[in-house]
Amino acid sequence: MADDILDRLEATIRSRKDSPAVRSYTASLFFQGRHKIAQKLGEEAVETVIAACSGEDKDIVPEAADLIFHLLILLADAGLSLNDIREELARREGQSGHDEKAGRPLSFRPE
Ligand SMILES: N=c1c2ncn([C@@H]3O[C@H](COP(=O)(O)OP(=O)(O)OP(=O)(O)O)[C@@H](O)[C@H]3O)c2ncn1[C@@H]1O[C@H](COP(=O)(O)O)[C@@H](O)[C@H]1O
Repeated sequence: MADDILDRLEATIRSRKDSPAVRSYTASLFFQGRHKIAQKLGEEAVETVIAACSGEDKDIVPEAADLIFHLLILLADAGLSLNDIREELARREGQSGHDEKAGRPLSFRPE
């Protein structure tokens, strides 16, 4: 079993995708499809923003956990994984996030 909770959660989410259980929230989202998953992710993002702007800082934690949980579901639905995100972040590592020439934040998206 993986040591890291994100790795374990990703494995649980994948297992729900591969063999849906009747009483699984995760499986119900896979069943409802990409648009529902994306909608839930958007809702959790908004709830995180609201917590960040109007609550106590500690209130961000449960909302951020919901957000990451739903992001992992979206990644799994797309056949992607945390490792894909790790690789992308590693590719960006050490680069400045600021575009000196343009005088604005740099886009890290590949050309
Ligand atoms: N980490 C989570 C987790 N975080 C949030 N949630 C669920 O995500 C939903 C968040 O949606 P909302 O806040 O909008 O609440 P809601 O109104 O009940 O949701 P909707 O009816 O509107 O869809 C809630 O139903 C939470 O219970 C989670 N459900 C499951 N997990 C993990 O996933 C595992 C597998 O869960 P199942 O798929 O249910 O077996 C669990 O053991 C946990 O480790």
